[in-house]
This record gives sequence, structure tokens and C-alpha cells, in this order.
Amino acid sequence: MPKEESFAVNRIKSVGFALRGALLLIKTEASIKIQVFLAIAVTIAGFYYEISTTEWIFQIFAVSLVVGIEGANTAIEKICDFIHPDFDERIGFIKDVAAGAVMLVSIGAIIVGCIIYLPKIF
Ligand SMILES: Nc1ncnc2c1ncn2[C@@H]1O[C@H](COP(=O)(O)OP(=O)(O)OP(=O)(O)O)[C@@H](O)[C@H]1O
Repeated sequence: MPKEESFAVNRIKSVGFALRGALLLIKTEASIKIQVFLAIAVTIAGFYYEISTTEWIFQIFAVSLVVGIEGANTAIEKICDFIHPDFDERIGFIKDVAAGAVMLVSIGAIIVGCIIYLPKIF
């Protein structure tokens, strides 16, 4: 029987797997690369325009939501390609819905960005 590991060791291992997943995502997915670039750009803009604590909270929340949902979308795409590599309308539907979720949170993030920065720029 395998030796039982402590709760703490298991948690640390899980964090390691999650970090590896985040790195894989950034390394392999073009859309995540763009989102990470935009996240860095708005972070610089946040410091430049000295946005308030509340604005930082909304900005960080919006950026994390987009990147997080994009990660889930990538995982769904990979599962689809693994379980059913051939063309199937149902796979198309699943992938479209997952992509739609990314689009919805992205629209929200763009609106948050406009509310924060438009009054500061113009
Ligand atoms: N096996 C399939 N069966 C039916 N339609 C599919 C299939 N694979 C992809 N599609 C259609 O093509 C679209 C794009 O799918 P794809 O897996 O290429 O994702 P993508 O948007 O190019 O993802 P990314 O660029 O993030 O890797 C899907 O939203 C879906 O409409």
C-alpha cells in the first residue's frame, strides 16, 4: 500500500501542479499570451494614473477573471480534442459555449477598463 502523505504535503504538491498548469498555459496558448501582455499593460497604467484602491480591486478582479476563464476554456478544448478529435456538432457547441464565456468576461473587463481610464485620459 502506498505511504499516506500528510495533508500539508498533498496541498503543497497540488500548488506545484497548479503552478505547472499556469506556466504551461502561458507557454503554449497564444490568447493567454495576449491577455498576460494586456494584464501587464493595465498594471503599468494603474501605477501611471495612480488609480484608487477600489479601481485596483476591480482591475485585478477583471484581469484574473479573464485569464482564469481562458484557462478553463483551454482545458475544455483539450478535453474535447482528446475525447473526440473528429468533427462533431456537439463538440463544436461545447467549444463555442466555452469561447463565449471568455468573450463575455472580456467584454466586462473592457467596460471596467473604460470606466477607470477614459475619464483619466480625456
Ligand atoms: N471537433 C470539432 N467538431 C466541431 N466543431 C469544431 C471542432 N473543433 C473545433 N470546432 C469549431 O472550431 C472552433 C474553434 O475551435 P478550436 O479548437 O480551433 O479553438 P480555437 O478558438 O482556435 O482555440 P485556441 O486558439 O484558443 O486554441 C470551435 O469553437 C468550434 O466552433
